[in-house]
Amino acid sequence: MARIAVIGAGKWGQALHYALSQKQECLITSRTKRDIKNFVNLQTAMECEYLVIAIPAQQVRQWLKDNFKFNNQKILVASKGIEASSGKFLNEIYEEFIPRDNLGFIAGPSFAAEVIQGLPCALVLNSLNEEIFISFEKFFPDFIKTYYSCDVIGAEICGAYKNVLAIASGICEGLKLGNNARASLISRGLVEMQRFGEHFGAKMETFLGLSGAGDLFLTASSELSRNFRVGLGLAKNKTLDDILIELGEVAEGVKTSYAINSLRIEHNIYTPIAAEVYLILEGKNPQDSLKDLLRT
Ligand SMILES: NC(=O)C1=CN([C@@H]2O[C@H](COP(=O)(O)OP(=O)(O)OC[C@H]3O[C@@H](n4cnc5c(N)ncnc54)[C@H](OP(=O)(O)O)[C@@H]3O)[C@@H](O)[C@H]2O)C=CC1
Ligand SMILES: O=C(CO)COP(=O)(O)O
Repeated sequence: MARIAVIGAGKWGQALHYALSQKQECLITSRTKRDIKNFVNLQTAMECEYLVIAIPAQQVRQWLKDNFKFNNQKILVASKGIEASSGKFLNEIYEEFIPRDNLGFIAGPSFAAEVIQGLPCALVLNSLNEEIFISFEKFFPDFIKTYYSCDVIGAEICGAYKNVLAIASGICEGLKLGNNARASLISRGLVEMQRFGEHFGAKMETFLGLSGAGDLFLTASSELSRNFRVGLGLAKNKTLDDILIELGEVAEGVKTSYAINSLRIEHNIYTPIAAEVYLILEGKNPQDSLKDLLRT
C-alpha cells in the first residue's frame, strides 16, 4: 500500500506526483478523473499517511470543508496564495482544520514544466515541526534538493507575493520598458515583500533565500510563469477575462493582489508595486501605472 498521495492533478500536482514516484509508489487524485498511473479516488488517497495538496489557494477552504477528514495524516501544502475573501494565509486556513504539527508548506523556485522533466531544482519544506521535514524529505528524488525552514509565515508570504510581482514584471516586459526597468522593479519588489513579511513576523533571511529571491527571480523573469504571462496580456490591454481564458490554468497573483491590497490598508504597510497591480486589475492603464512606479 502506497503511503503517499498527491491531491490535485493540475500542472503542479502532476509534476510533484512524477517527482514523488521516483523512489516509491505515489498515488494521485483530483476533482476530474484522469488517465495517470496510480490515479485513485479521493477516499483511497486520503487513507495515505502522507499527503501533498496542490489545489488553488482560493479553493482550499471550501475543499477542506467539503472533503477533508483528519486521520493524523502528515500534510505538505504545495499551493501559493492568500485567500482574497479573508486575507488569510494558507497556513492559517489549514490550521483551522489540521493541527499545525502535522503541516508543512513547500516553497522555492519550481516551474512544474521543468520538474516533470526531472530537471534539477531546490525546494524548502517549511514547518513548525521539523519532524514533518524529516518525514517528507526522504520521498523526494535526487533531482530535487530539499532544505528545512521553520519560517512558515515567511515562506507563505514569499510564495504568494512573488506572483503579484511577476504580474508587474510581465507588464514591464510587455510595455518594452527594458532590462533596467525590470531589474529595478524586481529588486524593489523584493524589498517590498520583505517589508510586508516583517509586519507578519517573517524572517529576513527567508526573503534572501530560495523561497524569496529564488522564486521571485524565477517567476518574474520567465514566460513559463502564468503570472508573468498575465502581466504580458495586461500590457497589451487585453481584458483579464480573456487573459485567464487563454491561460486555462490558475494565476494566483490575480486574487492575491486583492488580498494584499486589503491587508496593506488594514495594517498600513507601504506596498507600492502590489498597490499598482491591484489598480491595474481594477482598470488603471498599465502604462500610467508603470510610469507612476518608475519615475523619479
Ligand atoms: N505550476 C507550477 O509551476 C507551480 C504551481 N504552484 C502552485 O500550486 C497550486 C496549483 O497550481 P497548478 O497545479 O499549477 O494549477 P492548475 O491550474 O494547473 O491546476 C489546478 C488544479 O486544481 C484543481 N482544482 C481547481 N479547483 C478545485 C476545487 N474547487 N476543488 C478541488 N480541486 C480543484 C483542478 O483539478 P481538476 O483538474 O481535477 O478539476 C486543477 O487541475 C497553485 O497555488 C500554484 O501557485 C506552486 C509551484 C509551482
Ligand atoms: O510558483 C511557480 C514557480 O515556483 C509557478 O509560477 P506561476 O504560477 O506564475 O507559473
